[in-house]
Amino acid sequence: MKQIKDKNFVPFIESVALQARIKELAQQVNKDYEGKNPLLIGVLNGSFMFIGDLFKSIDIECEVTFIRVSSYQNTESTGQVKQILGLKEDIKNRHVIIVEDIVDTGMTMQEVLGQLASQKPASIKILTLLYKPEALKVPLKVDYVCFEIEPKFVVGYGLDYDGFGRNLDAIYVLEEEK
Ligand SMILES: O=P(O)(O)OC[C@H]1O[C@H](OP(=O)(O)OP(=O)(O)O)[C@H](O)[C@@H]1O
Ligand SMILES: Nc1nc2[nH]cnc2c(=O)[nH]1
Repeated sequence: MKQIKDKNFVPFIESVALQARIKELAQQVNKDYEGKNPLLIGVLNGSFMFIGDLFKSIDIECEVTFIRVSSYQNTESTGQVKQILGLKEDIKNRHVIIVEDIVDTGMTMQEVLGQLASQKPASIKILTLLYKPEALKVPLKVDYVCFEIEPKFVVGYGLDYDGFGRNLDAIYVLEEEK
């Protein structure tokens, strides 16, 4: 069990399982994007650890960059999705893969997808570590998913509770909700 601030979290997805599934997904990207020089766009902060491991297992020609957009405080959505910050690359005619740690309500991805699509990339897909299909509040196609999970609050491996817990090497879930 891990205590983070006022809450207790219990093991949910262990590190070995995470790493094995990430390698599988990387193989899929290698296959689907061979010769296409995709641009992986990681959404900070949560995706930093995931994209690091994913990127190491992608062995085709590819590039990586990061954007920032924040919509969450505490354990529930504030409903405010901000602007994309930090994208310096020209994505016109590029094959773009947006890399997220989690798709929950889908509002962040809907916003990011819309803003990036308006820059006319050759293709644009969403790749996420975790996906809560039952929590989705907007229509969204999530193209690559490592793990579909129930709509419970999780931390670790980049995901935080109020800023903490990102450094855990596995995914933990709120104890009360297990
Ligand atoms: O599908 P949604 O309901 O929009 O939620 C998903 C978003 O919430 C988290 O980001 P957060 O705003 O917590 O920022 P962080 O990555 O810096 O922790 C996560 O990294 C996603 O970007
Ligand atoms: N840490 C964390 N951030 C989220 N953002 C959207 N859903 C979640 C979640 O379950 N955990």
